[in-house]
Amino acid sequence: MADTEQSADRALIERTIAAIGGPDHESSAAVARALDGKMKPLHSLGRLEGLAARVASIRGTTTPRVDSPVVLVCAADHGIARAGVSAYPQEVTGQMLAAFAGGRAAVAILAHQADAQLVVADLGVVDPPQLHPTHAYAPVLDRRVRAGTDNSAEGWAMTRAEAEQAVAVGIRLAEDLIEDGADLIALGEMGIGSTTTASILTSAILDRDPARVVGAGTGLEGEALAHKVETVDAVLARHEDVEDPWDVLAAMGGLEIAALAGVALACAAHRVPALLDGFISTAGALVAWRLCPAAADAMIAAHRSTEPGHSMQLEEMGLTPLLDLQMRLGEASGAALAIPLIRSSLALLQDMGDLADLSSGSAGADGGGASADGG
Ligand SMILES: Cc1cc2ncn([C@H]3O[C@H](COP(=O)(O)O)[C@@H](O)[C@H]3O)c2cc1C
Ligand SMILES: O=C(O)c1cccnc1
Repeated sequence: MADTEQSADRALIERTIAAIGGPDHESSAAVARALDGKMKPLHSLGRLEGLAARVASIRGTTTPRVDSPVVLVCAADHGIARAGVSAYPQEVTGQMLAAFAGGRAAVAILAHQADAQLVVADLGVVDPPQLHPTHAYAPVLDRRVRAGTDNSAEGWAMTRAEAEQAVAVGIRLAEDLIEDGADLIALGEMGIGSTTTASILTSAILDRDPARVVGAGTGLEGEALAHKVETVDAVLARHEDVEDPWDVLAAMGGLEIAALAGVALACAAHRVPALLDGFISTAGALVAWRLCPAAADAMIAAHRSTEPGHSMQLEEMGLTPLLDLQMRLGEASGAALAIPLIRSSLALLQDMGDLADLSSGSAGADGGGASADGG
């Protein structure tokens, strides 16, 4: 990579981090007060109330809307997959890209249900698929940094310049979507072996025992699961001197996880909610949080994955997931499911009548009822 490109990536990353402001407490407090005045017992809408206030705080307005949510799936392969840490072979990564583009993958179905646009970005899939005109459900953007990472058990997964490049790609992806009108971005991923990479990063960043972080991923049990824990242990031992967060990302990370860190940073900088999915997309969010803790203020945790490390990531960043459906798929499947909940919370804020209307008898008389387009 040319030096000028590398310095452009660095400048973009620095500019993005510098633009991250804090939460808008005034808007969230105003929304909480407005919800207190609605025709319901105080706080009876439970966490939906805090959800609407959170979106207001992120967007910096008392009238937030989610009209154009985008589900962004970043995909790449992992060198660590060669250590035999997944129940499925690496070819599946590329095959799933075709399934996203063809609209048949779980996240395509769920994004459609949520009226959200699905966008896929290839950060470095080893066997990218041949796409045909039937693969028209979602675009697959070529943002390849390299063909998969190297095996982090044997050396660095990628160079530091490549890690920065992948983060910059994520920032640019998010900025393009936001410029086109995206008002919420759901972070998703695809890449065989990625729960191992996410476990390594989570153990390293949070200084946790891999035995407590590692989970079944696509379905490992018994000796295969024990081998996965040993592999994570070995990678951490090999890179035990690596401390700088950028070096941690480069030595042990994944290309799609790095890109998702960039997406989370750009969302925070542009005051757009970053809707987190499971363990892997939250590993990207964790990298963003490690680089700039305030980035977490723009995050919403959609669901709790059954991967044990996911709860550790969320707890550390102060996030409580909206859903717990015992899911462990990734792709942004859990995030897509939470989009209608977020929209519902904003529709209640926008369209619900006030308690005061009840006693005055004006409820429903002046257009205060549900509007056709929701909110
Ligand atoms: C058919 C199929 C579809 C998927 N969609 C998401 N993942 C999920 O599984 C992978 C991580 O699990 P591990 O670390 O055990 O390989 C990622 O690609 C993740 O997105 C899938 C996995 C498979 C097999
Ligand atoms: O929580 C996730 O993101 C996850 C868990 C298992 C496999 N793939 C993804």
